Amino acid sequence: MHVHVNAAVSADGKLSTRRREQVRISGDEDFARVDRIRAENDAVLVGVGTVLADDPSLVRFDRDHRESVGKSGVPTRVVADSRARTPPDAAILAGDAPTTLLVSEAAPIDRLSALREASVSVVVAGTERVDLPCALAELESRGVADLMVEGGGELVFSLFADGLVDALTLYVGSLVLGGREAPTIADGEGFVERASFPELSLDGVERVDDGVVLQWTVDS
Ligand SMILES: NC(=O)C1=CN([C@@H]2O[C@H](COP(=O)(O)OP(=O)(O)OC[C@H]3O[C@@H](n4cnc5c(N)ncnc54)[C@H](OP(=O)(O)O)[C@@H]3O)[C@@H](O)[C@H]2O)C=CC1
Ligand SMILES: Nc1nc(O)c(N)c(N[C@@H]2O[C@H](COP(=O)(O)O)[C@@H](O)[C@H]2O)n1
Repeated sequence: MHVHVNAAVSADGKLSTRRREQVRISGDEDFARVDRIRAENDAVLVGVGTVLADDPSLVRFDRDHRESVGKSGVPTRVVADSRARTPPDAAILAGDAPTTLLVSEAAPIDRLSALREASVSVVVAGTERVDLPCALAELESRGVADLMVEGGGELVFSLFADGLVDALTLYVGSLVLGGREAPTIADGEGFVERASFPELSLDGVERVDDGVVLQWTVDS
């Protein structure tokens, strides 16, 4: 499976403010670029923190671009949600696009039953928290060869820690959000030892809207 993380950060590296409300960092041209990346992928993954903060629908993608890259259907929406906290009325569960929840064995049965009634597919991986290597292997067995990840910082840190990220693209917008509690692209515990820092190779730098798109491949 190829895993591509894409996000928008402020000039000081924040995904949002300390209030963790959705902030529009990208401009129109960058959102069009995001729609093309969605079109290139079989599924789009977010953490439940992003679902609770942003209530994303993740249905928009560039249909012409999808056809041109030879993909059919629509990208599946995926949430890493150990305890099935996704609200039943969340936008990510609405509409025709399929949604898969990655949960752990700690997810309450009644919440899973309610979500399954809403036609959500469920992957159980891990005891307390979603075991990402296991969950992504199951997604792959269900036909997800190309996975886009749209955040947030807790989930992306875990994906890096598990060595699961192949490519990282960031739109860096021309604004400063500040705040030591504000989320960044890789939060979690953080890496400490040099040997554990994921190393990246810079593949591209492009001015887009009033910001810059940086593209990296993750060194193996
Ligand atoms: N500017 C941008 O491009 C974007 C900005 N954002 C912003 O980011 C913020 C949300 O980010 P954040 O709070 O970090 O939330 P995340 O979206 O990263 O979700 C984190 C949650 O995912 C669940 N999870 C399940 N399995 C794992 C695992 N193995 N490792 C880590 N987490 C796991 C955890 O909840 P549990 O234990 O219950 O499973 C965890 O609390 C919001 O402010 C949002 O607006 C988000 C996306 C893009
Ligand atoms: N690329 C990008 N730029 C921004 O400025 C953003 N705030 C985000 N946020 C992500 O987009 C999701 C919302 O998508 P839909 O409106 O549902 O299509 C949001 O949940 C973040 O993952 N992204």
